[in-house]
Amino acid sequence: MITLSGLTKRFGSTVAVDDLTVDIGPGRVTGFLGPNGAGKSTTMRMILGLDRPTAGRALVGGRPYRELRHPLHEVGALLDARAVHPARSGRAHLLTMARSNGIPGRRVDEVLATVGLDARAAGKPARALSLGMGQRLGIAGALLGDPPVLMFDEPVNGLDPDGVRWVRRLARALAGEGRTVLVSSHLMSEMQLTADRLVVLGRGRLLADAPIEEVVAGAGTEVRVRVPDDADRAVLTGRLVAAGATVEPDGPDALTVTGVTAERVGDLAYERGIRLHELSAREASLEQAFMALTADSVEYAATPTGGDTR
Ligand SMILES: Nc1ncnc2c1ncn2[C@@H]1O[C@H](COP(=O)(O)OP(=O)(O)OP(=O)(O)O)[C@@H](O)[C@H]1O
Repeated sequence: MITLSGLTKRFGSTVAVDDLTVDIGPGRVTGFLGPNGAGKSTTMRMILGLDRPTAGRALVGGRPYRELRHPLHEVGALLDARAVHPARSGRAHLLTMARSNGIPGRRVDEVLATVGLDARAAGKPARALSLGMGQRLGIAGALLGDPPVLMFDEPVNGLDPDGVRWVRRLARALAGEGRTVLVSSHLMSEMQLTADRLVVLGRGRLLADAPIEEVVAGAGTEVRVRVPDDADRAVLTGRLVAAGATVEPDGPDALTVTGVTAERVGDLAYERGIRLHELSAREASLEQAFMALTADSVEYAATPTGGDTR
């Protein structure tokens, strides 16, 4: 269990993490989402005692990191896969970590096998490892102490599709063993497949802490309606807008409608005797839900540059 209460971090005038209160519980994968600069890495660094909170607390298993007697046995983390001495082999790196934490050397071979690094790859100097292999090595380090809490910051960065699936299965398996698993990622579709619950940050503040289905449902559904007749389509558009919906053209004869249910679209068409060729509702994607949630908190929004107004 990770417990954050009133967690705040300021760097000069930048508020990186702003009064964050959330519990990240065991037995599930919690996805940690937010636009660039939202404060995810800073939060993870505070959980690991690498950054000191300006205010509030970050606890692992009820205690601040620096009070943990055997930290590697309590929490494992992949933060920056490149944080390995470039000339040292992956195996030597893990052996050093193991020794300084009273972990037997054979555990190194176990975790290397778990992450799929063979003897040849594990014997290479870290600088010769591909990004994907570096990620695997970082994950091996996180698993070394067999901890009940795991945090992976962007673990699928640089992994090929097989590697991505592997991380997904690993995260799910670790959660299935009752561990607390916190995974940050920019890839919404990946989060949708991996996480049970989401914690979403924007400008350091908590925007959502809910099961993934709830976050997606919060973005509402989208209705697609095909109206073959041009005049009918214009009439229906007017009625939908009057009913509070947002309507966008979708191909030559279709509309995408948000803000009202499919039933309401059907009723409004029926009242005017408008012929429909399709009426379908689809749930918003996590991507859309994320965009809606974080619209006000992106650090650098793209703005029109003027000049070319086409
Ligand atoms: N050491 C530091 N000194 C000054 N500002 C910092 C420092 N570390 C982070 N920040 C700032 O704090 C804010 C949060 O950064 P953080 O890296 O935690 O966000 P993030 O959500 O992990 O972003 P990304 O997805 O881009 O990694 C940003 O505005 C960043 O510029």
